[in-house]
Amino acid sequence: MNTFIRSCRTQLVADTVAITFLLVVQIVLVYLLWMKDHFFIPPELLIAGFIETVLVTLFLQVVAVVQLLLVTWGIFGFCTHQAKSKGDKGCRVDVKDLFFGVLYIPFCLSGAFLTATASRPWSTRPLEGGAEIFVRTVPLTLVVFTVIPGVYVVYHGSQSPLLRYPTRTTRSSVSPAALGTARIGIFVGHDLKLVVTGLLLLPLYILLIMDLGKLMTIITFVLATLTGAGIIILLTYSKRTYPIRGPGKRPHAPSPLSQEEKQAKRAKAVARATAKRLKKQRGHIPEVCSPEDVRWTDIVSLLGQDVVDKAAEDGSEFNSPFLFKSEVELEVKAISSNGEGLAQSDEEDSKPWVVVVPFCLPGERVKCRVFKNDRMHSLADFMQIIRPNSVLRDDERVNCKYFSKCGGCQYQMLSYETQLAFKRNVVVKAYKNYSGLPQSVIPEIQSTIGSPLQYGYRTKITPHFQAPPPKVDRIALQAQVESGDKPDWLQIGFNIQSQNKVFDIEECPIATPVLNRALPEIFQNVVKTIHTYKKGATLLLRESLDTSVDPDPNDTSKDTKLCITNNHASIRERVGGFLFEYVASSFFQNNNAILPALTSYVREAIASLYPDPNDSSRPTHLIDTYCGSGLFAITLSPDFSTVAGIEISADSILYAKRNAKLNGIAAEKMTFRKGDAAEIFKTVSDFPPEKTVMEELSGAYRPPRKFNLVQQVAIGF
Ligand SMILES: C[S@@+](CC[C@H](N)C(=O)[O-])C[C@H]1O[C@@H](n2cnc3c(N)ncnc32)[C@H](O)[C@@H]1O
Repeated sequence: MNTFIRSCRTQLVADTVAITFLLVVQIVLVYLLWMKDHFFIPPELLIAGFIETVLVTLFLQVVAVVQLLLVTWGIFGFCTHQAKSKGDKGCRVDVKDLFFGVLYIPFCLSGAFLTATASRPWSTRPLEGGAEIFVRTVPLTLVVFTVIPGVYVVYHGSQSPLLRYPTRTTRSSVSPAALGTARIGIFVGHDLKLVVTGLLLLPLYILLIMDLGKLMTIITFVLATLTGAGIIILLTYSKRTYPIRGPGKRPHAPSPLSQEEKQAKRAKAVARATAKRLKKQRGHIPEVCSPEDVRWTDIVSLLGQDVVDKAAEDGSEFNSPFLFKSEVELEVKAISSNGEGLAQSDEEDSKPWVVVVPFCLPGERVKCRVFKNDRMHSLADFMQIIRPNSVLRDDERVNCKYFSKCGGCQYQMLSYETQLAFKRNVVVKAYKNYSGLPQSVIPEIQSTIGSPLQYGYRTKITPHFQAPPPKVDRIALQAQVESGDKPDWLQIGFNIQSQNKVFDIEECPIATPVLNRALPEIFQNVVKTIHTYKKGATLLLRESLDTSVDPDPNDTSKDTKLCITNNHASIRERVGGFLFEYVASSFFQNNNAILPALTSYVREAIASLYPDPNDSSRPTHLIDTYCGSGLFAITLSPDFSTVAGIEISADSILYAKRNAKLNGIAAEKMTFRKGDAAEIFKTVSDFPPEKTVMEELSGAYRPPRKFNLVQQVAIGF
């Protein structure tokens, strides 16, 4: 038997003594009570009273437990915060212990209540001598309820005594000296709780015996509450006093067999704990290249890989120094590729931790409210700029009344040049972090080419709205909305930044004027039919040339722009001298204004590699991977004799073929092949590698060395 187990047994004995003490006190008191003047209570009355008391006590208990648990968590949160702010890992409270500690208090309260009223205000049914019998049976009930959790605590303590010790490491390295301290902690935190609870019952019994009335009840109530709170605080802090460190001593060598068993058990436990930890961590590992992954990469760059590795090693990577909903002032150190500020505390001894705050810039001091804690970082809502970066920020530039509420735009306070510089940096980081290429072969990322339009350019927007709340009467709603009256709860617009909650919009300054003009009528239709929706929905608004007019790539005179809302409709757009059609729900670049510049840039970038038109090594073949409806394949086609587009979506392939035809490109010159772009060699094995250029605009594919690499472009769209 090692020191630790012996200690646990001692603990068990201590628990039993404490419980017995309680029981004895209670039994003596019940006996005194009975002895007072009623030696005999008819059994049926005793049973009826007992049952009713149990029910009432249970009810009161549920109410009180809920209230007290709320208080408990408040105190627990406070203690944890205090501990953390002192650089601790935070207190560890055994929730079950705490629960039973708290559970005693409502018993006292309910008993005091019953005693004080002695009149069953909750019942109109008279019970012969009922009030008296309540008073007499309360202690019995209390005894029963004290024994049950008491036995549980003892059983719990004996079955899983290790639970008392904070972590696996500390358990396996318990030194006798440390155990001594721990025992004090356990006594203070656990046994004392039982003893205090027993003492706490005393006023109740005095009240029963002496019939002191309501004043005493109030005193009991206050006493019980204060003592309860005291117990909780004691519990919380006493657990923090477990200072167990250092190598453990095992005085008695165990037999080889039990040693083997123990090793197997330990290995199993370690495997279980590792699996659990990995599962937890996996839940926090974002999908590669997702916005969360991009953010995490930026966080690691800011903190340093060594700091992140160290936190993972010592298991503190999820120990946030910030409480949920806490409001903090921080210094913004960098901006992530997603456009959010990465802020840190400027306190000297602060834990290495990043807080992600939208709508702020490097060099600013910002106030924010933490709403989620994650691995080595927290997410926060923007509240206020305390100290602006006056070089970069000019709020006069903001052209949208929803900016800093809407999740759509992040950079409107910046000059357009700075926005383009930030975007360039996104491409630089994307190459560095995701290309897998050595730095030496990564091309120089050029300046971002700006869009001709900075507002009014988006040809697609997707506002949302929620369905009527369940409590809304649909018939009354129909009458209301058919007259065009919009219910208060109905919001049609975009999501509030980092929330799954929609806010109303009247306009979207980055959308084209055609879409903005169409918004009121579309929203009005939603209002009028909202009673028919079972779920919320997303609207699609897409700008298109009028498709009822015959398409002609060379004649723009009949071009009329419309707003299309049908997901299955064909959309038509003009890009330079080419026409493109695609299905409304599929992908197409959302900034039509920049497409001539974008496609010309790629075309010129390829041409510039071979300035001599007679250069025999000039490529003749082009592959447009991830080609969608053929934007690049078609716009670059004049420079090549053979072009192939590779695309995984059969619908897009259909439209790409149709677009080639629409623009008068011969089927022999241009083919579209359905396939996975990663399998590119299978798909285009007929293309001569040395004469082939591959264009790729999706960010998901690394160009193989076998093909010439088109200089990558970073374009502001
Ligand atoms: C961002 S869009 C670009 C489309 C086109 N290059 C343009 O700029 O209009 C990406 C396209 O890649 C396609 N795609 C996604 N995964 C693919 C894969 N593994 N192989 C081929 N195409 C894929 C999608 O269906 C989509 O049409």
